[in-house]
Amino acid sequence: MSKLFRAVIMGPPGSGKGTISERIAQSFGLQHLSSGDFLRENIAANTEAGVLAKTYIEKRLLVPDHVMTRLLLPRLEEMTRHSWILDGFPRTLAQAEALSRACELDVVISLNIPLETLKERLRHRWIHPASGRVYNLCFNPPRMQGVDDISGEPLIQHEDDRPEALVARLRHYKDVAKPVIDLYKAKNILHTFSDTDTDRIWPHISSLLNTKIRTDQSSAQRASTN
Ligand SMILES: Nc1ncnc2c1ncn2[C@H]1C[C@H](O)[C@@H](COP(=O)(O)OP(=O)(O)OP(=O)(O)O)O1
Ligand SMILES: Nc1nc2c(ncn2[C@@H]2O[C@H](COP(=O)(O)OP(=O)(O)O)[C@@H](O)[C@H]2O)c(=O)[nH]1
Repeated sequence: MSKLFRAVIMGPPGSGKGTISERIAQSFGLQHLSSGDFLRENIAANTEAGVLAKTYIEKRLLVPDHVMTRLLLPRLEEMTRHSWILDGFPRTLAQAEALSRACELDVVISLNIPLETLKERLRHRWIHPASGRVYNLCFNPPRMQGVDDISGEPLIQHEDDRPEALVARLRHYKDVAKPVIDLYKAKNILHTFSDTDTDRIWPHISSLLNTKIRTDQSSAQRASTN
């Protein structure tokens, strides 16, 4: 049996975590687990944690660490037969430490995108709020303007995707993410990608995962034949 592969993707708002995770899921068969999607599912299902998380999300605040870890870690523990890429978790050092206790990561991808690019992308980001599906009027426009391709429901823009809000969000991201990035650097699993275009970053991520996944699988095979 091939070894399971565990990856995390990190980056500021608009850096392309969702977009790249989807490509990884399609190209490498990893499950894309998004903390935002998972929270939205819990809110829609009115679970206890969903009701609690909603009060924070409505105020555009981070959900407290103990709520996030209680929600997410059991879900990861269920995924014993799947390789996955985790997007949106961990956001804080406490979350990263809880994740380290639950499983061993193979790769952490960190996206480092210039501020002007983030501003431009988020200005054009449209979201289907119920599913979290994301569009961009230039990069991946919906088939019909203002309408979700799958449900036919209207798309919205987030207040805090406005360029004026981005600088504060970015500062907050950097403060909170720095110790997480340092932790993964120290573990030697951090891979940082810097560019203005997802299409230019993608070949590098793809070749990294090709190498890592193939190497892991052949060592797992060697171990099983020894
Ligand atoms: N790991 C987490 N810890 C705490 N709160 C979280 C976490 N992940 C998501 N949330 C909360 C905060 C967000 O307001 C909300 C939606 O998350 P998400 O869909 O990732 O959108 P976002 O707008 O925060 O991120 P981005 O702009 O990077 O896509 O859920
Ligand atoms: N113009 C442009 N838009 C992009 C590119 N990559 C992603 N996007 C769009 O930028 C926005 C932010 O990407 P998203 O994947 O949601 O980033 P996240 O916030 O890190 O998950 C979305 O509207 C994407 O469709 C790119 O290379 N060029």
